[in-house]
Amino acid sequence: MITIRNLRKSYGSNHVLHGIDMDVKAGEFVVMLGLSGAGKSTLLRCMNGLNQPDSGQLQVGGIDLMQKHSRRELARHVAMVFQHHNLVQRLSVRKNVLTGRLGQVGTLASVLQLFRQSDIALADACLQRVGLAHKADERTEALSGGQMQRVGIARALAQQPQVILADEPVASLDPKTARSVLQYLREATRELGIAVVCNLHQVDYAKEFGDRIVGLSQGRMVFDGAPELLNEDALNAIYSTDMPHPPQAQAEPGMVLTAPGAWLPKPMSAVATARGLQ
Ligand SMILES: Nc1ncnc2c1ncn2[C@@H]1O[C@H](COP(=O)(O)OP(=O)(O)OP(=O)(O)O)[C@@H](O)[C@H]1O
Repeated sequence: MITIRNLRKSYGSNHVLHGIDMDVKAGEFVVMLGLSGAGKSTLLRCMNGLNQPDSGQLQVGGIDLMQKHSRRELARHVAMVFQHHNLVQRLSVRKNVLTGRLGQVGTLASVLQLFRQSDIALADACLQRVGLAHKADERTEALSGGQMQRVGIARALAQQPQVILADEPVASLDPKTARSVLQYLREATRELGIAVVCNLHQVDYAKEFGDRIVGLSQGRMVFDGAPELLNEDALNAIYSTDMPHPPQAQAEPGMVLTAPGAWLPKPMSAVATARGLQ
């Protein structure tokens, strides 16, 4: 679903991504961790077509983002869940979810917001998935923050995407609500076989909800493995504020990352995840 090779991105002289390699499969829930400024949002924005990488390879949902592509085409494959959900407060909950269909209907229907009965049924099914079918006709502004974020997830699901990218989707929620939102996101994407990359700042949630954790530090991947492999050394590597990491060797499938830049053949006993710290 997502293939990234040697991806680099700078803002002027600020080199933010230093050659990222990553693959994400259908149905996989990948949590990305890292200090503020590590490059997580930049990487997500590259995957969403909002940032143009400088070099490397980047394919998301079958679209080659290094080549010219239309936003409309991308919206058919990739959906985004935002920290502040970006809902239209005065619209009903259902209408907000239906905006997820705008990329799939014709231009005129999109301008006039004319939706087919099948789109309305899909929006209601997506609301059902996040436990909010009973709120479909309510004005969005009447919902709680957690409910709004679940509407944001329903809107993303209504796009019927192959990939969902979530940038700190629970940053402004209390722990109980945050867990429930992540639970809904994980269940829905698992059942529908959607690949998810989710930026989080909470290590606990990453371990609880991630199928796999990717750690970025200063624009380099310093950890890629199963949640149970995220030990103290790994956390130190991810959250280190030391001098820049040395250039890394490229990762190969079946290798484990034992320290920043050190990929070794994976022992047979290793947890059956592609890569991880031992
Ligand atoms: N549009 C931009 N223009 C210039 N520099 C940018 C832009 N967006 C991000 N940066 C810089 O890129 C670096 C990485 O930022 P990014 O937002 O990707 O980090 P992050 O890991 O997502 O941080 P956070 O967890 O705080 O969101 C920072 O040095 C930031 O200042």
